[in-house]
Amino acid sequence: MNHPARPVAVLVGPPGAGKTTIGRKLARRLDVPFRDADQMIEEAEGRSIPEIFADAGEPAFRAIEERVVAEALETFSGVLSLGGGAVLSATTRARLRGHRVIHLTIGVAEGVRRSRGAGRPLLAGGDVTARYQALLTERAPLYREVAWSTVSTERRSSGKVVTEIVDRLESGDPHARSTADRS
Ligand SMILES: Nc1ncnc2c1ncn2[C@@H]1O[C@H](COP(=O)(O)OP(=O)(O)O)[C@@H](O)[C@H]1O
Ligand SMILES: O=C(O)C1=C[C@@H](OP(=O)(O)O)[C@@H](O)[C@H](O)C1
Ligand SMILES: [Mg+2]
Repeated sequence: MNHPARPVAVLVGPPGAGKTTIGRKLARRLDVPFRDADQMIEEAEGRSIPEIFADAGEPAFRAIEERVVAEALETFSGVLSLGGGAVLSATTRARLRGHRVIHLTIGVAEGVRRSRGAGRPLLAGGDVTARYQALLTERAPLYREVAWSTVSTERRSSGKVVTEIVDRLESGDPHARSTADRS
């Protein structure tokens, strides 16, 4: 029987949780392709995420994001990492139902630290910690709504996080604890 293409896993979570980094390593470990929705958006638009925010504004970015994520969910067989705000769309949340959605979590201080640098227009300038906290408060229920499994990345190497995700995907148990962590 022919099964339609669908991602092996979809990574969601706030900026700096490690979606891009861990997604790439997870794909390598599973020997499947990796795509990052932000990168797909940049390729489709021919400009960077900060440029899209500056030129077209956040609502236009979200519309492009919704379209790109929908297409990836239907056509891509591999590990797919989303941008931190993709779950703001109720349409995207509905499309994520039934997928192996991995919610990566991180605390505020470490999330802010990891999100520093260029490329995240929503967090550029001002009181970044307050903005990051507000973003988490708004989005935490949305990440929880779509999550099949939730994995902490706080004070854990990306290798350990990847092992835990692989154990959960392979066992089909969203709460399985990685043997690497049992000591
Ligand atoms: N488990 C981890 N421990 C320490 N640093 C990490 C971890 N995962 C990711 N990072 C670092 O955090 C930063 C942001 O990671 P990234 O994958 O871009 O996050 P996201 O895509 O969720 O915004 C990068 O510099 C990355 O190297
Ligand atoms: O949280 C957000 O709204 C955003 C997160 C970014 O992706 P990362 O979560 O990979 O940083 C990127 O999609 C864009 O800057 C908006
Ligand atoms: Mg990313």
